[in-house]
Amino acid sequence: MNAVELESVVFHHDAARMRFDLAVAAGEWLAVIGPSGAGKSTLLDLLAGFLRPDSGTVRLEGRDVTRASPAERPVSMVFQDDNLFPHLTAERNVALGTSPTWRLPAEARAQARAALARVGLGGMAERLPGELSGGERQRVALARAFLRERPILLLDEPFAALGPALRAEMLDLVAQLRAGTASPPTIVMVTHHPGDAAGHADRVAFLEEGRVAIVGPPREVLSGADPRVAAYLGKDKG
Ligand SMILES: Nc1ncnc2c1ncn2[C@@H]1O[C@H](COP(=O)(O)OP(=O)(O)OP(=O)(O)O)[C@@H](O)[C@H]1O
Repeated sequence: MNAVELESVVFHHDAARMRFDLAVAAGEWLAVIGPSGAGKSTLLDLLAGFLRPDSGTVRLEGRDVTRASPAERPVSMVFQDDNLFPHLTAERNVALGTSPTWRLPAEARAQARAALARVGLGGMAERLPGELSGGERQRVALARAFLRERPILLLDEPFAALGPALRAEMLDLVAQLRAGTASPPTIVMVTHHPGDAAGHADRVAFLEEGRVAIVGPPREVLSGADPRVAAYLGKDKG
């Protein structure tokens, strides 16, 4: 079964008209790359349910979710920023993924603390997001996303604000969290860094002008054999 399917999904933002066809197998890690304005974030928003297509079908885990709200979809998400509630501690931010209540049950607290320990933030449960570095905040967001155990994880440039070494570390962390899960989530990850895609993704989708132009193994797609990808890579994308 494909975990993610977009079938003839048409959407337009004013003049920008997009049409997506894409299938991602269960447990696969797909990286989505392409020039600015190609439709990468729009694709993720269609999967998350923040946008509804004009026509076509979105299926997640085999279920037609084209008209389903974000809350009804089997996804968790990590964005570039604004993932955390600034007035809640790291522990509460993580626990919100599973226990959206003010009085946290002891079990939920313990789970949140264990999830924070898994991302290397064992001693920081009581900190507010403003008291954490950018990388640490994204670790909290990852801890929450993985604790939710949703089958699909959507990553929209979650580490774009970090330097190359930290980005590599964070991608390794995602891989490690994924490997430590009983059924690894399907990942759809938008990135501006083809190198990130090469390191961890099973396949790469190259988007251009609102379409999935090419999908294939990272080595093949990123080889630049296709002139459209070569032109994109030539623009000094690290
Ligand atoms: N809210 C909006 N209103 C009008 N047009 C929009 C809106 N959001 C996006 N667009 C347009 O839709 C197209 C796709 O945008 P999208 O943000 O999906 O691209 P992207 O590949 O994620 O770009 P980037 O790499 O710059 O983040 C672009 O032409 C963009 O200008």
